[in-house]
Amino acid sequence: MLIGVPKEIKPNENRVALTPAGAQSLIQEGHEVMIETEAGTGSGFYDEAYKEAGAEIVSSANDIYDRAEMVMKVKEPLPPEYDLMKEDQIMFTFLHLAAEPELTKKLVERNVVGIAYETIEAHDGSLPLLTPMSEVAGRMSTQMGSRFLEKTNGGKGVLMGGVPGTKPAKVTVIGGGIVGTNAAKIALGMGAEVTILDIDPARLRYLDDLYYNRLGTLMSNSLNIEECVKESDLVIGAVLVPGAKAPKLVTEDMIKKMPEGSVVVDVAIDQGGSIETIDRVTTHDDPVYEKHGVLHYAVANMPGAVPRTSTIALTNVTLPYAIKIANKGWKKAVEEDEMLVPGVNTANGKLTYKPVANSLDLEYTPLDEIL
Ligand SMILES: NC(=O)C1=CN([C@@H]2O[C@H](COP(=O)(O)OP(=O)(O)OC[C@H]3O[C@@H](n4cnc5c(N)ncnc54)[C@H](O)[C@@H]3O)[C@@H](O)[C@H]2O)C=CC1
Ligand SMILES: CC(=O)C(=O)O
Ligand SMILES: [Mg+2]
Repeated sequence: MLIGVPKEIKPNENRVALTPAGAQSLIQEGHEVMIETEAGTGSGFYDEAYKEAGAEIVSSANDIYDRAEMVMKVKEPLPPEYDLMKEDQIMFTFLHLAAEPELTKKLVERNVVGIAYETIEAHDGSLPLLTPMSEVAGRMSTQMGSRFLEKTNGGKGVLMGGVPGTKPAKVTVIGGGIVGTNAAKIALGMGAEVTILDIDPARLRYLDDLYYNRLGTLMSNSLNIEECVKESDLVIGAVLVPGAKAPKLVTEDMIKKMPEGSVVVDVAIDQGGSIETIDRVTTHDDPVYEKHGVLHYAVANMPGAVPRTSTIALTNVTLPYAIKIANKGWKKAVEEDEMLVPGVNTANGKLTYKPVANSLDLEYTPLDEIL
């Protein structure tokens, strides 16, 4: 199969869909790989490295979309890319179609096979191609929180771990899934006093097993959230209700009770946000704003700030699926691997992923009707 990787065009997006090692693995399987020139530069992977791996460097995205049977990307296609996509071409990327009615229409109209990283799902409900990006965002959320707690960045001037004779920072993490666990891990490593809240007792039990005596665990309810938030230097929002908008768990009243210079980082912003006073998505260029004396961080593509790590972590999990799809063709790959079934969002001019059809109020066609 001929696989093409265009350069990402979203502002500040420096990730690329394949590392040179990933390209080489596909080539060793007997496939051809085309990379748009400088697609990997932002992640520290230069054209020369792809050439050495056996890939062809092409000068424009048009070449990629004209010729590739499968296009691999990081972010969803943007309007300038819509009309480049071809009939029966496979788009293998993050799609986030529930938030993208226009793109959904285009994929269907143009008979594109849209396979979304974020909806490939394991039997236990986990999302293995989303997980590493949640790990990155979770770890970064603590780094960002500690950065903005510094006085020169507008915060109250608290060191996460403190020093002997002083109190460490208090950190509250709401949601103990992938993002929350990684946020807590880094905060504990920095010496902060950390409490994590979740509605799932099994998850709290698991976290207690991991970090007994070092991590506070609490059932998530509004009373516990209020008590934690008003005493915290840093609050991290890390909840997910799959397929739905995030619940607003931290109210404006709670934010008003936080001391001046405290920081909130809402990682769940890509699902609408879990903090009531977050009224806008922020960007890596201008990541925080102040409300009621509290700094609010709400960047929706946090992994884009550490493209070197994120590109490698993403390729680690996407590559086995890319190889499977390239070796067998998408239909046979899906027939032989159930985890790929929910990954197929569009095919043969139909919308084949029910949660997206429901959220956009569009017609749904079960995938087995077109296989
Ligand atoms: N801003 C960014 O750049 C990024 C954002 N994310 C987002 O971060 C969010 C969390 O993702 P993951 O950790 O991977 O999800 P996950 O499914 O691993 O964890 C979510 C946790 O939230 C808990 N939860 C649900 N309702 C709750 C409530 N009312 N109170 C407390 N906990 C509750 C669940 O029990 C679960 O343990 C998602 O919205 C995801 O899309 C992920 C990666 C990057
Ligand atoms: C998950 C996602 O959309 C991202 O990593 O940008
Ligand atoms: Mg205040």
